[in-house]
Amino acid sequence: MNELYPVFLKVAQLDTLIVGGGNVGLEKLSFLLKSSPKANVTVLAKEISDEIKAIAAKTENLQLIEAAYDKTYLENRHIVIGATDDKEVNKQIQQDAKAKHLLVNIADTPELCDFYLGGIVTKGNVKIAISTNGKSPTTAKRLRQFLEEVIPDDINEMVENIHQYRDTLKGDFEYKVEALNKLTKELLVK
Ligand SMILES: C[C@@]1(CC(=O)O)c2cc3[nH]c(cc4nc(cc5[nH]c(cc(n2)[C@H]1CCC(=O)O)[C@@](C)(CC(=O)O)[C@@H]5CCC(=O)O)C(CC(=O)O)=C4CCC(=O)O)c(CCC(=O)O)c3CC(=O)O
Ligand SMILES: NC(=O)C1=CN([C@@H]2O[C@H](COP(=O)(O)OP(=O)(O)OC[C@H]3O[C@@H](n4cnc5c(N)ncnc54)[C@H](O)[C@@H]3O)[C@@H](O)[C@H]2O)C=CC1
Repeated sequence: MNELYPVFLKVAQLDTLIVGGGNVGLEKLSFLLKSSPKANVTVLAKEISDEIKAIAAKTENLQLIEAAYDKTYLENRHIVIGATDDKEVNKQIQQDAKAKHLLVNIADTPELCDFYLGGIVTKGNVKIAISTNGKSPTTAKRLRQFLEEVIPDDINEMVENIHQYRDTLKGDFEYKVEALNKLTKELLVK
């Protein structure tokens, strides 16, 4: 059984530090910014790749620090992602983050993670996060691609319409719940 609890973070109002500016750092950064373009992110690495520098040049909310990891860089962060190619450094990041009660993900090292990054499907306001409990990221990716195909693009229109209808409903909470359930009942029948 997958016992992970999914949440949807407002990363624009949190401070995220990614340590490591190579391939894996780039992958984590790209997925984060793809889903949340305004995410407040700092990349810290001894050497930062040209690809990440190019993203930083057009992303105001992305800061770069070209330096070796030190725990002082954990000050004022909420979330830390470790993605260096040095296992000892990654372990140190995890220990320092735990000592400060920060949420930490060490890329590709499930046993050192407080949370996993998931596959993400976005259709307007609708967002679905996918996890295989860390067992098969490739399956998470394939499921993401499958759901992107089969979920209709106009699902967002439906969400917007129901949102507008919800705003017109007068009455107490119970009445609204009933009206919205009645309206959407048929959606599952097919
Ligand atoms: C536990 C987790 C921790 C974390 O990193 O958060 C983790 C761990 C590991 N990843 C590994 C490798 C790969 N990761 C991907 C891809 C993704 N990995 C992602 C998440 C997660 N990866 C978390 C679990 C998520 C869950 O619960 O399912 C996704 C969903 C999101 C994201 O990265 O943002 C993103 C797809 C996004 C998309 O496309 O939608 C591919 C596929 C590819 O790139 O084509 C490969 C190569 C093929 C393979 O190995 O499967 C390895 C082996 C490393 C080695 O061999 O050394 C480990 C370590 C291990 O499994 O032990
Ligand atoms: N590239 C890939 O697709 C995969 C990589 N991995 C593993 O993930 C890890 C990272 O891989 P890559 O990103 O490809 O490596 P990379 O060599 O492209 O990047 C490593 C980054 O870590 C930084 N770094 C190293 N020591 C540091 C320190 N003390 N302080 C700050 N920054 C430091 C480097 O400056 C660089 O930016 C490796 O352990 C690799 O084995 C695992 C699966 C796939």
